[in-house]
Amino acid sequence: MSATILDGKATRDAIYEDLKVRVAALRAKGIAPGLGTVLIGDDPGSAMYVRGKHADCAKVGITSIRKDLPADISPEDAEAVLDELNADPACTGYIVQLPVPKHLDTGRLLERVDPSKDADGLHPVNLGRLVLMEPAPLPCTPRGIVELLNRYQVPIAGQNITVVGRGVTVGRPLGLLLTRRSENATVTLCHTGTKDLAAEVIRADIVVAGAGVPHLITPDMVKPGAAVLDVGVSRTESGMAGDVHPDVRSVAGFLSPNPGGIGPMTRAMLLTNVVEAAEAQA
Ligand SMILES: Nc1nc2c(c(=O)[nH]1)N[C@@H](CN(C=O)c1ccc(C(=O)N[C@@H](CCC(=O)O)C(=O)O)cc1)CN2
Repeated sequence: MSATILDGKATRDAIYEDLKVRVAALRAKGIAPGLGTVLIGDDPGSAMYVRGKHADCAKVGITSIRKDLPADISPEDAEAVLDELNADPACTGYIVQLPVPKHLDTGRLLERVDPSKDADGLHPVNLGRLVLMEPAPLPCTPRGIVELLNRYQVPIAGQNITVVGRGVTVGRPLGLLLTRRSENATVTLCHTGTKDLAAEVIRADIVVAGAGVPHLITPDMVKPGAAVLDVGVSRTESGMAGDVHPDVRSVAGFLSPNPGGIGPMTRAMLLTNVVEAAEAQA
């Protein structure tokens, strides 16, 4: 058996076709969606992700606003740039690219973003709304995971889902998203303190691996036919590696690869958040 591939690139392309039409309709009404990015420092990976976000904006007709700031910027100067974006009517949504340099306090920066312009859904107010199951922009990777499963008609409701990793951009909000009434899954959130990871993974109908540990999920850990989503990425001596061992493909029923799975969906959900926020103004 070989798993059906959950193709994030093809799904992203289909989403962009839909977004193009929605952006054109907004522009016809005089509303121009604009995505701002704040990139602090010169991490090549982060710079590549930001370039990708702006290339995607061009594809669907969203205006791009870039703020590239030096690695040694003071917290006050960085916050002043966020204030500028909060006040700029051309910027309908924006993100602070993570991680930020160590001398800056990530939580403090995210709190400075106007919650109504929070394209990443990472402001504490919007995360609080997710806890309360109220409407809010959703964090892009968790939203992309649910969207990809839905588009391939992988059932979520009533399923046992094991999420590996408790980070603020993926694991924690994903657990909240999947346990809303509309998704209705039973979630086990695993982390470095989990006693027996293999036991938690083998009983899962869906496994989401986002720990950043190369090839952490091996074929013997996966229930035959389960859906496995590889969200982790690590730099190794032999190149980039995901959290899922390549041989899992022969056991899983569905596999979202890395690259080509959740990464492109993350970008697509960011643009979807921007368009939805602009539509809410219309
Ligand atoms: N403010 C945020 N920072 C970060 C987030 C986030 O959602 N918001 N997530 C990651 C980085 N990220 C987006 O910012 C991201 C990572 C990977 C990809 C992607 O498409 N990866 C490709 C592989 C790389 C390529 O070929 O371009 C893939 O998986 O196929 C997109 C976005 C941390 N920071």
